[in-house]
Amino acid sequence: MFELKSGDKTLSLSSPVVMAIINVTPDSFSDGGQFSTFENACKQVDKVIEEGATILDIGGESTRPGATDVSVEEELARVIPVIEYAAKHPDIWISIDTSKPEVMEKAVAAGAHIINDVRALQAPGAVAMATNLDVPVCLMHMQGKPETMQDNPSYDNVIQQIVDFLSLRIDYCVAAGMPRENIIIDPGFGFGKTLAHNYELLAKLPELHSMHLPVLIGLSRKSMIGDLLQRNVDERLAGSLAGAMIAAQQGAQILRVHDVKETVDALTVMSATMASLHQ
Ligand SMILES: Nc1nc2[nH]c(SCCc3ccc(S(N)(=O)=O)cc3)nc2c(=O)[nH]1
Repeated sequence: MFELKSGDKTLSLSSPVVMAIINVTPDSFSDGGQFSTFENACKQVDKVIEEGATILDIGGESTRPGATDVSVEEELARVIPVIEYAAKHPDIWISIDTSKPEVMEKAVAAGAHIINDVRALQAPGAVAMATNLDVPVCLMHMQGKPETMQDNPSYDNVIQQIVDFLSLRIDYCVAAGMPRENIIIDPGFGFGKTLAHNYELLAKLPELHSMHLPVLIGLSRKSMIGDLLQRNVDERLAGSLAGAMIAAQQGAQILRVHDVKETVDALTVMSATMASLHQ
C-alpha cells in the first residue's frame, strides 16, 4: 500500500488517516477566525493531537470562495510560529497549506513535513521549490481561483477533467525531478464545483485510483453538506462524518476534517469492520 516519507519519518497509509484543519486566518469559513490568534491556534493543535489526529494542516491563507490573496509576509507571520509550536510534538505530522514557494521553504525549515497546495504548484517557482524540498506534496484540483470559482462551475465530464488535470500536473512535477512517490492527489471538493458536481465526485472517487497515488479529500463542513441539508456551518457534523466515511470506503487515504475526535471514532468503527474481512 501507500506510505509517505519525509526526512527520516515514514507514515503508512494502509488505513485512512485524519488530517486536522488548523486555520490561522482571520476569515476562515468555518471557525470565524477564532484561531486567528497564536494562542488559539496552539490550543487547537493540542486539542486535535489529543483527539487522535495524524496530520495537522496549518494554513495562513483562506481559500474559501471569495477569499482574497494574502501577502507572503502576512502568511509567514501567521503560520511559522504555529508550525514551530506543533513541531515540538514528536509524533505529529505537519502539513503546510500554501501555494507560495517562500512559505513552503520556511515552513519545512520550521518543521513541516508535507506541502498541501490547493493550486497544485502552479505558482511560479512552486514545482522547483517542492521538488528541492523533497517532501510529500498534495496536488489538488481547482477550477478557476477562490475569488470567482463558485460563480458558474461547469464541466463536460467532471471526474474525467479532474483526472486529466491531475495527470498533467503529476507529469509536469515528475519531469521536473519530483519522485512520483512524493505525490498525493485531491479532487478539491468545493473548489469550482456545483452541489451536483461534488456528489458525482464523491460517488466516482474510485476512478481516481487509476492514478495509483494516495487520495486526500476535504469535504468537512463544506457547502456540499450545508446546501444539501440546509444546515449552518456549526451543524454539519453528521453530514461531514457521512461524507468522510463514504470517501474512506471509496479508498481515500487522508481525510481533512474539522471534527477530529468524531472522525477518528467513525473511522475506527469502519476499520474494525474492514479488518474483519482480512481474518
Ligand atoms: N488538499 C486540500 N486542501 C484544502 N484546503 C481547504 S480550505 C477550504 C476552502 C473552502 C471552503 C469552503 C468551500 S464550500 N463553498 O464548498 O463550502 C470551498 C472551499 N480545502 C481543502 C481540500 O479540500 N483539500
